[in-house]
Amino acid sequence: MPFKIFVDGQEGTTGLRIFEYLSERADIEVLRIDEAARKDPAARRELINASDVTFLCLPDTASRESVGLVDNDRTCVIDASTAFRIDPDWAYGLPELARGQRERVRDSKRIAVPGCHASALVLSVRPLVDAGLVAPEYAVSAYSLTGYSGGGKKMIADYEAGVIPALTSPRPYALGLTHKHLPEMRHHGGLAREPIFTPIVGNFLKGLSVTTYWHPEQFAKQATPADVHACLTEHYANERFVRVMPLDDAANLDNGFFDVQGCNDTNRVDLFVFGNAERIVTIARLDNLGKGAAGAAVQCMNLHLGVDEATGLNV
Ligand SMILES: NC(=O)C1=CN([C@@H]2O[C@H](COP(=O)(O)OP(=O)(O)OC[C@H]3O[C@@H](n4cnc5c(N)ncnc54)[C@H](OP(=O)(O)O)[C@@H]3O)[C@@H](O)[C@H]2O)C=CC1
Ligand SMILES: CC(=O)N[C@@H](CCC(=O)OP(=O)(O)O)C(=O)O
Repeated sequence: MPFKIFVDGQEGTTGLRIFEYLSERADIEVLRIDEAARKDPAARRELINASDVTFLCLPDTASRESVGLVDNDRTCVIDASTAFRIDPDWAYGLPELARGQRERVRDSKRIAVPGCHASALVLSVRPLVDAGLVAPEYAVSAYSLTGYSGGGKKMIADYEAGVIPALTSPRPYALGLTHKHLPEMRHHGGLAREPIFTPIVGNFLKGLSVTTYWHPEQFAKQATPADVHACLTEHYANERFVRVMPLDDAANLDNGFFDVQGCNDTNRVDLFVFGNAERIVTIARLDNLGKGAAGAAVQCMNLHLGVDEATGLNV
């Protein structure tokens, strides 16, 4: 018997991508909602409760509404929105995060898929905090370069219309320094305070990298770029979806330039460490629609259903 899966928000950017992943799988039966009824709570309630797993690919308010429609204790809900990412009753859908996280995701019926920027930052920071190299009080600063698909249907339409001149160059945003991913960055990064974080959206569809700045003299214990690199390498040694690249990986640069799109169409995160005795940066690269959203959601579903975590995903 195939697993029954419902995608609430099937017409959106994340929903469509999840649909693509699932439609090629023989072990999955996708429950489809009638186009005209896709925002109707009664129709959604029926399909949510008929499913083994429901993905919510909706704005936060609609996600909360959908969770309220679950009236059985069998359906697992995997939510792509920001609504539940630091809720203690939900598992944060990043199995690679820390010891025990994979089991938490596997065993939970409520899984919150991390934000794309947050996945990249948290995967860069958390092992350093857990290893005691960075104190929780460390003042983390980071920026993200992201493709425009992260902004959903409206932003995609604006960029692809090609009529707004300002969209041809990179645009920093969230300059109120209260980006919606800060709470999960703090909470799951193991940090005492929220980072200073400024994303920049560029004129390309997908691909994301978060660069985090480190001052070695502010570490909890003395450490070089090689120590940071060794810490990340050890933490992710058995992870299929996280690659720690060679220290100061010039071979992966094009004449010194970094490729933000290098993980596109995969569910992979590539982690880089560059630096010297005075200054270090880590860079985490992913596909914001892959490991940053739909790929991560499918990985969590696989884990929860007890099938191979990488089923249907490109490493
Ligand atoms: N894009 C990305 O890279 C990522 C997005 N996310 C999160 O995933 C969620 C979806 O984002 P994204 O796919 O980008 O957004 P989109 O705007 O592309 O899609 C959202 C979809 O939800 C539908 N919708 C809105 N309200 C309701 C409702 N009440 N009932 C049913 N459907 C509804 C919309 O309908 P309509 O088509 O009529 O507008 C649209 O199809 C958001 O919470 C976002 O934060 C998470 C990680 C990354
Ligand atoms: C370019 C762009 O606007 N990106 C979105 C992030 C998309 C994402 O992963 O975050 P959510 O899952 O929290 O929506 C932003 O920075 O708000």
